[in-house]
Amino acid sequence: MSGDRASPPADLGGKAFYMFVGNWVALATLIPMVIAGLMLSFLFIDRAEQDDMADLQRIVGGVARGMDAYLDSNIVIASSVAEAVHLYSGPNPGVSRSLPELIVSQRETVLSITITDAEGAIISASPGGARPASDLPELSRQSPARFSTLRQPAGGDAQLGVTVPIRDAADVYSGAVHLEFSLAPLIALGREIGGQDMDLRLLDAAGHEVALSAHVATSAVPESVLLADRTLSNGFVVSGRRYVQTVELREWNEYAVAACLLLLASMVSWLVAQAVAHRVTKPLAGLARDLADLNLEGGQHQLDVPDDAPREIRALFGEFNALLRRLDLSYGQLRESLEEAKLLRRRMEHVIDERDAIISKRTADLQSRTAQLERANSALQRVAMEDALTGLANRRAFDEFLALVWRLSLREHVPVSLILIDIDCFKSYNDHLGHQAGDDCLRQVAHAMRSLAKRPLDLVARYGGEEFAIVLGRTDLADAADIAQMVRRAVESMRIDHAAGGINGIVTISLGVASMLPDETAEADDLIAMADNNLYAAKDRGRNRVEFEFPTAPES
Ligand SMILES: Nc1nc2c(ncn2[C@@H]2O[C@H](COP(=O)(O)OP(=O)(O)OP(=O)(O)O)[C@@H](O)[C@H]2O)c(=O)[nH]1
Repeated sequence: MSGDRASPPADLGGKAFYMFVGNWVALATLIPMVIAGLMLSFLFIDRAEQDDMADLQRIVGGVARGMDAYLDSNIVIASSVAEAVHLYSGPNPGVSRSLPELIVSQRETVLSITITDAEGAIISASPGGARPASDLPELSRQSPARFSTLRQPAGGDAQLGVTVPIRDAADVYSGAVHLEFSLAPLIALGREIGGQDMDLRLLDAAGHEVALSAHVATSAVPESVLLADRTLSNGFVVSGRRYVQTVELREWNEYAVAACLLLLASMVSWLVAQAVAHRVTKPLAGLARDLADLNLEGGQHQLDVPDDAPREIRALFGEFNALLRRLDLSYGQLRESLEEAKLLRRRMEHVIDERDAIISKRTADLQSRTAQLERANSALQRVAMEDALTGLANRRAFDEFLALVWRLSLREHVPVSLILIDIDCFKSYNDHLGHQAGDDCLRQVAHAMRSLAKRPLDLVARYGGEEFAIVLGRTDLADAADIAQMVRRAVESMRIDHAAGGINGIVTISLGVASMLPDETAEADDLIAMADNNLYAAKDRGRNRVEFEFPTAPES
């Protein structure tokens, strides 16, 4: 293992990785915060609506109770006047005339009082409050009291009228008391209680509006209206309306507050992200550095686990340390294996050197033996193909050479010639001079012949006993006859003594020559037979001569 150190990966522990972790953590914290904020705001808005409605109902209920009491108090006043009229109509009729003025002057909310008889004629009325009898409501004899909505004075406060019957001692209807009272106190109370975003209305039993404490209805366009009604015991209805401008953010400063809160949440999430990213990336960067600086040749390895790192990072360090221990173990085994391999290699090289020496020696031996064998083989071949006595080709070599030249001549369409030679009267030579001398004679004749036939396709052979043969490839009959004559003269010119019976007292030879143009119908044996016939002809015709026969032209 080399000691090369890799540079730590740029992405791990680098600024980009830090930003990557930070951004994602920031996003992961900001999104839940925004969602939680939205959910809370919806919750609060819903709660605010519920609170507004509860307030409205409470206020409407309170006003209704006040209105009930106020209406009852006016009925009581009117009933008291009717009682007084009934009591004093006989002994002191002046009471009926002075009572309306007295009560109006005493009660601020009572605007006027009118007393009528059983026919509806006015008996008395408070100053300025008397109304024509046609304006007063009809009152049945059974009705204890009746409220009436009277014509509103222009620009004046809203007001109501209540009519109470007057009964005599026999409980007979004898007239009525009409009392008109102002609703201004209640309107002021409604405005005070309802505040700026609420108005309260008083409706009669037919649903007609009697009074209104309006603040907002005419000035702003509400986005939503909350309604609450309460019916009074005498048929009137108190109706409250609450105007809600928006259900969410209503003022620009609320937007600013929301923006600030969002900014604050972003900053908090950014800070959290930075802290998390720092906690995650710092130990990772350290891990990357430690791994890059790691030198496996150094033996035991152990990464320092940062104490302040998150549990997962410490677990990662632990896994790396376990991996390093396994790596160290494997590396040690690898080193041992490498040493063993080196040792083995040295042994192998030694063995190989020894084997190479043996092989070289054996190769040299083999080459030497091969050379010996080749030499022996060529000697054997020579023995197999040579005649031991004369050194010429033997009969076997003659047969193979003639067959070869025959095939060649057949393919090339060239003639092949053969000369058969026999030493004349050699029996008597042997008989008189001995067999050894005969062998010498044979060697001399062979030598004379060998020197005359040396072309590549020429072969001089000992044909058998004292007979010789000369094969002449690519040679026609005329040239073969000339060569035969030269051979004959060469033997003759050696003048080997043969006084016992040779021709002219010397050794001579007889030669038979034949030549053929090989074709599919002829064989080499035909050539031999033809040469043999001519040899016998030379013997018959006196020896020491050459015989050959030109082929006669076919008769036409
Ligand atoms: N010294 C010796 N003599 C041989 C050898 N081979 C054959 N001869 C002898 O050669 C003689 C051949 O004689 P023949 O064939 O009878 O005839 P010739 O006496 O030569 O008479 P023509 O051929 O008719 O002239 C024999 O006596 C053989 O013994 C040999 O290798 N060495």
